[in-house]
Amino acid sequence: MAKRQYSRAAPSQRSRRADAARVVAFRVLQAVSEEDAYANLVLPPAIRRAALNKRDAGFATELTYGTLRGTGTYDAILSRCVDRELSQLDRPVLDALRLGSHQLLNMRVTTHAAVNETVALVRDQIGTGPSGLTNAVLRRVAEKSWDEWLETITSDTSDVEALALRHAHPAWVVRALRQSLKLHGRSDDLEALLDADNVAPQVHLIGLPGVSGGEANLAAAVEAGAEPSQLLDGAASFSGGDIGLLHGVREGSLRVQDIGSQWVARALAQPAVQPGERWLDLCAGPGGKAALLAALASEFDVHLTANEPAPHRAKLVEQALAAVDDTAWSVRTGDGRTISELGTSFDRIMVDAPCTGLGALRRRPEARWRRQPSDLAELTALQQQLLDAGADALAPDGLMAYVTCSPHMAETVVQVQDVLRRRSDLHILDAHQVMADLALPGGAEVMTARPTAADDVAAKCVQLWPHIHGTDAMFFALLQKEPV
Ligand SMILES: C[S@@+](CC[C@H](N)C(=O)[O-])C[C@H]1O[C@@H](n2cnc3c(N)ncnc32)[C@H](O)[C@@H]1O
Repeated sequence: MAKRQYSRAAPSQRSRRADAARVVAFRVLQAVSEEDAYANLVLPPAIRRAALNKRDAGFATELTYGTLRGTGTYDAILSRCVDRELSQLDRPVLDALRLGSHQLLNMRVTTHAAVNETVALVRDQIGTGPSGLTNAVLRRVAEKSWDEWLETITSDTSDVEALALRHAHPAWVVRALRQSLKLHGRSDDLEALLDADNVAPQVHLIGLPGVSGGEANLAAAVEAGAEPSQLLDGAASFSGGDIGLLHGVREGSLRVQDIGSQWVARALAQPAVQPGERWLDLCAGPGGKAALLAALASEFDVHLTANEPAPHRAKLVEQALAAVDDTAWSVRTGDGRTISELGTSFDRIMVDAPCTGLGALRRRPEARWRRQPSDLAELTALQQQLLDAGADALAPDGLMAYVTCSPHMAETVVQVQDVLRRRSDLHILDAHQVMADLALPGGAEVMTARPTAADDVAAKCVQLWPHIHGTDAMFFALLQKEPV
């Protein structure tokens, strides 16, 4: 709808300045809703520009991420407190109401402060016009506690919709997660997974193997408080503050990378590597897995081609690989579906395909509301084409990893079942075994002590979960080409 013009507040009404942390959160919400921005990219510079101290930065972060995560549930509550459709409200006003609701219902902010500060924010950032409405609506929101509101809004919904509202996920995502958990023998885990999606992930580190400073910088990070991983060698979790201050992060020998991501990249590079092999990362941008693969390629004396179609992301791949000896890798900027143009066959191929990202909801608080089930048709078609292009480029006996940062069945097990049906030249290996073989004892145990999957193909695929492994919900299947 057309934007309404509000008069800026009269001087007497503007005497109370909006609180700086709330202004930062509000502006980030605006960027997300009006410019499709990613909160995790725009929030840190917004905090720096506003020169917030550590406490206010933490407050702004919780305000922003909590409000974005809870959007669907806050809207269900607000729709009972506003006398018109929420879609008829101006976006900035709706964003401010969500921000106020989050403070009222899920933060340790008094009712008085939550209402008054939000009204001051609206006056300061939008104008006096909607401040009365903001005040009236937030007072209605404040009439019930979070639990009471959940009772109210779930009283006449289905079980799935009730879970969706309680855990702030869209219902279609809850259904997809439930289906995938069931397939992997974890039907009882749904609420634990939904809860885990609402907690900020720990930062995971990797010291690039064989790269000058990689191991030493990881050891120094551990000295500085990072926790060595119980799952995987060369990895640690860090919750001690500014990552950029750790030695090695700037030059790239120490990198931030989810342990799930590290694990699947190492698993492709694990079984019996021969010097002189050719490796391919078909969908490499921005280069997280490619950096590890390139480091391993350099150690094993093999060559990695990192392919990425988006030129700006191909640049990011080059930057990510810069710490590794550049005779071990090269970057191709092109569509993965045309990889056969190179006329080369590859011994190991990583197909880390574009996907819905439903496995990384912890990282991108707004993503769950932005994604639509209709996105699946285009993504699954592309995943299928990339798998076929990878299979065509695979050398006899070669290994192909199919990875997604999504546990959605249509993007994972179904893709693997379909490619195995389409192609008689591929068979599937037991990915759990491969991941267990390279893991630390803790990792080997979680790989071997898995529940029984509902299907033969699913049983051989690894599905990682935030609530179990502390990683993104990454999917990994390992396919091998028949010998000639
Ligand atoms: C899930 S991300 C890969 C993440 C990456 N492997 C990492 O670890 O940092 C998928 C990538 O595939 C790229 N992509 C999109 N369409 C593609 C295509 N037709 N061929 C190859 N890659 C494609 C996207 O630009 C994106 O960079």
